[in-house]
Amino acid sequence: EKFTVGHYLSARLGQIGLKDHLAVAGDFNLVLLDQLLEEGSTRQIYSCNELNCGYTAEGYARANGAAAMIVTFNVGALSAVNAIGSAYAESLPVIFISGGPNTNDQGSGHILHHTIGTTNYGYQMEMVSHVTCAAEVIHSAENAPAQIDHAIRTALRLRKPAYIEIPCNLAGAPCVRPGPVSSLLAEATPDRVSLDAAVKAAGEFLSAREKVVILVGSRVRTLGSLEPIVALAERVGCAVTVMGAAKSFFPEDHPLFRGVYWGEISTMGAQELVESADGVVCLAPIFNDYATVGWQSRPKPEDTLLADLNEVTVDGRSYAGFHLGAFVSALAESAPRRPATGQTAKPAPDVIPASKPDAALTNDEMARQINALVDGNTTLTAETGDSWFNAVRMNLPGGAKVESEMQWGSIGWSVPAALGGAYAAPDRRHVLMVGDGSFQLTAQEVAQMVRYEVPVIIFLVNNRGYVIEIKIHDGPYNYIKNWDYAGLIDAFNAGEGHGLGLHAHNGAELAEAIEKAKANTRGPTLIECHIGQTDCTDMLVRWGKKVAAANSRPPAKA
Ligand SMILES: Cc1ncc(Cn2nnc(CCOP(=O)(O)OP(=O)(O)O)c2C)c(N)n1
Repeated sequence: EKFTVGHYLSARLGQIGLKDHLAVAGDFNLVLLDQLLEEGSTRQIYSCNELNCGYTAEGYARANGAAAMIVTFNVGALSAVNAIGSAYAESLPVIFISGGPNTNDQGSGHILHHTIGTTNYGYQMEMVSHVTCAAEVIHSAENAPAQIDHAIRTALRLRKPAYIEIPCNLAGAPCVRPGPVSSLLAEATPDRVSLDAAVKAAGEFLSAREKVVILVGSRVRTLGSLEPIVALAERVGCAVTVMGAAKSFFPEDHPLFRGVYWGEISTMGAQELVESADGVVCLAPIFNDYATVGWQSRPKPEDTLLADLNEVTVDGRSYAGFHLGAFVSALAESAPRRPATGQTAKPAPDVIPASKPDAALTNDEMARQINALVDGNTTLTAETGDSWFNAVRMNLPGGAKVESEMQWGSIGWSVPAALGGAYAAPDRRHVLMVGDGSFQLTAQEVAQMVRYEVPVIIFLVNNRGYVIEIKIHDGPYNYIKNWDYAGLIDAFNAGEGHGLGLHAHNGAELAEAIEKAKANTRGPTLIECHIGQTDCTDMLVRWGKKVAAANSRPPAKA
């Protein structure tokens, strides 16, 4: 039977390992959606809006390695760009697909609906080219395979989103069938000369240092597995710390784990360890203003080996032409042993004491009970806000995963992202920690959790406002209209769903709500945690002051 451009795309998405793709319908993409349904390699899942569709794809890519989403031209795609920015910033290969105008209209002088009313429709591709690593507008069925393959291959290799625009009258056009997927999946072959030189230089760096520490950064996510990092750590035998954005990117039950390094809000003594080391092996970090606590804290460059995604810089020389994974694996084979010289035994992590069950619920009690819920099969999604710090200070069992978005930090991301992670990894427990402020941006995606019966356990932190912003810089703009967040679930159930909405005003109610959430396997459970507006982590208070100071630096003297 007829094989089409849309079938080609659909087959490729299945070949690269997607089980699902996300979509919001629009008249520029309906025929394309039909092709994906007909070819059937992946399940078609719908979102309430295109921003949430993009965030869902971003979350899916975290759990599955890659994701794909399909939206309509302009009115759909331009909403999704924020989420594609997140995928770019967080190094996630989301295949961002948009339906496009009929090929007969481009150049015809026709004005089309859903556009800004000009006769050149090329501006969407130009806009998204800034937040993607490849952007292809399909102009003919003959050239479609090469363009689709190029976009997907580039996204997978660079771990960045890529864009494909398919005109509405080409989606169903006859097309050749795809060849083996290996041409899309293969890593570029590493430049052995550079790789060997980098590994040799790294060995010399390590041999010459007395106190070595590994600092794991957030872009090690692109390795797809923690194994290479654990192997390197065990070979060298030194202490391992992680950055806040890399929480859970090294098993915390490992004997070499020594906490989160985040300047003065570090945990387990990691600040002293990193800042007194004379050799810090940094793995794909992002030393942005938030990570360095307002430019206060980062390892001294002269004592740093910086291993980034496609480049290693050590002892004043840079090496390129190989991916981080190749370097870490090669170094794990040959690195000299540098045991944790003079480093104390693994300190006992801080533990939050339990509140009295009938005492008014506190942030600490909430964090304590959530920590107890997180097991080795749990993915905890932590939204921008005090939820970051509640997640960072948790003590994680091996196998637990934390997903955060500390580079892009677009509030609302976490609700669809947690859902995306749950679509991709249905055999894991999915827990979401989100503040009331962020939740108001993407709340309706909880309805899709009801629709698809996805049992995400949502801790809605109702502290009556934008507390992270209040701690950075307060003003009337940080206060919001309160909602009955738990009550929303009845609206989303509409008499047939299995969502559950519960309130928790004290530790006993929270414990009871968590038991009910664990038992609710056919829908989301939203637990509205009522805590005081000034009740937040000490980490946020200290960090917020320093970040505010950095934001208010006067302009440099001309
Ligand atoms: C899309 C987007 N718009 C605005 C911001 C700035 N922002 N960052 N955090 C916030 C408030 C977060 O408030 P909540 O979610 O309630 O979190 P907490 O109260 O800190 O637990 C804002 C308004 C942002 N980070 N992303």
